[in-house]
Amino acid sequence: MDQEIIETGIQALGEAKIPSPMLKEEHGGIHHLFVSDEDRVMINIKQAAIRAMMANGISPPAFELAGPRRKVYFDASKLRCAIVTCGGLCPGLNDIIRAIVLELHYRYGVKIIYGVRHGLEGFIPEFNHDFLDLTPTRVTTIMNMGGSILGSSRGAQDIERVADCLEVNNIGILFMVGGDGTLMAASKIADAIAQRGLKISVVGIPKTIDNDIHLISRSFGFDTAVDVARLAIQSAHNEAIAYPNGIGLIKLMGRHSGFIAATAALAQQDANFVLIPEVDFDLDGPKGLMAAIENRVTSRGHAVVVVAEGAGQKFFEHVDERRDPSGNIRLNDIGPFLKEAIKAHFAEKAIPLNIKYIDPSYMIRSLPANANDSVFCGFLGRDAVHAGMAGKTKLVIGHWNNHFVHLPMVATAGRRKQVRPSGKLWTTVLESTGQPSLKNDPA
Ligand SMILES: Nc1ncnc2c1ncn2[C@@H]1O[C@H](COP(=O)(O)OP(=O)(O)O)[C@@H](O)[C@H]1O
Ligand SMILES: O=P(O)(O)OC[C@H]1O[C@](O)(COP(=O)(O)O)[C@@H](O)[C@@H]1O
Repeated sequence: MDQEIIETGIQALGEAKIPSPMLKEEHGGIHHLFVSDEDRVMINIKQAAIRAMMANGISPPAFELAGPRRKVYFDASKLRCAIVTCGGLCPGLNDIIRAIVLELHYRYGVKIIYGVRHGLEGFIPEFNHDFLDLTPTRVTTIMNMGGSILGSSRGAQDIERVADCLEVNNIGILFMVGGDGTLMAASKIADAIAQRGLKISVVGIPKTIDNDIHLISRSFGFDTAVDVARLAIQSAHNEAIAYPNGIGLIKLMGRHSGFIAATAALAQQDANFVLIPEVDFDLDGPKGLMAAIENRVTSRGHAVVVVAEGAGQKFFEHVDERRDPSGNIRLNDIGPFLKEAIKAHFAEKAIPLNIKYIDPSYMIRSLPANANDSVFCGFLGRDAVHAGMAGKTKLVIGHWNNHFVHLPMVATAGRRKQVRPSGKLWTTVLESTGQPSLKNDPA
């Protein structure tokens, strides 16, 4: 059986600006995946748009449901698989590794599974990160640990050398767990493999603690992050109310999207000010943040301020153009900046102040997953195995409209979701940042 290649592009359909369906026919030289009507999951678009499409004989957009397939492409007795985790840590990485290993081993009988250590570095011999043999015994308790047992890394690696490594080690399925950058790399690896005519499946599992991957309605680790961020808000509030003119200031992760800050503030409604990258604000002037905080503290005796790391970057005189090894912009640290600005404002007005600053960012992302995320990761890992064993490639397992689905890798990478401040949080979807490039293309 020929390996099926999933490919599609983004195209505007009607008003809805949504991804094209995975077409049944050959189109533009690309072989599209056959999707039966029963396997389709409608995506959330206006009913009117659906009706208009159907009236014009166009199938509404749909994604293929994830899950086991009737035909298994690979011979499990000869198959070697590899798993890699890249980018920032996120609660649930170990649950996913565990689910992949156990599903491959017990459900399909795959006995050779390699853990690639420290992200893409693990494919490059000079780094000397030997593969880890992933057996059921090795992974059985890892869900109790935070981080990733495989480690991670940032930084560009030569895609052809990654493909060399896969070829030399006779890998049949590569599972890549990572964010936007990893999915870009995964897509390039899949292309390099296709150019060499190799039959290697590349299956992505989207990771972002910020919950901002395009077309992914929920990403693993986010629920845990919100749980713990909520505790930080609780503590900040307790500190703030304990002292006269108390302010609790909490910085949370959220480079370009403020979902963690916004959701935690909804969960723990002690936050009086929530600053996220999506909403511009000023410090000074009658409508500025300082006047608002002063008003709140003098009238109510305390205030709680939550700030996402990407908020208020305009306040830094010298915009930091430095980038991390993966090409992500290094943000200026808004937390201590705000703390000092608030202190200076209250000092100038000779108003007494007790400010406590809490930054739980790295503590949150390196924790084990909570119960909800563990369940979620189990599904992601098992569905990734089903997709890989069916010979599917260049796809990611996503969660959309309450279903686990297959999404083309190219559709998810390169754009991101943001909070729509004027809308309800959970109906807010698919807002691109409008920035042409959020990161350098290291390749
Ligand atoms: N455009 C790209 N092409 C190839 N590799 C990339 C690209 N962007 C990022 N990568 C690689 O993917 C890995 C993870 O990327 P990074 O941005 O650090 O984390 P994340 O995947 O969480 O976004 C890094 O090794 C990085 O070099
Ligand atoms: O200090 P690091 O490792 O560069 O990570 C900081 C970044 O990592 C994150 O937690 C996740 O980033 P990625 O999705 O790029 O891995 C961001 O919220 C944060 O800005």
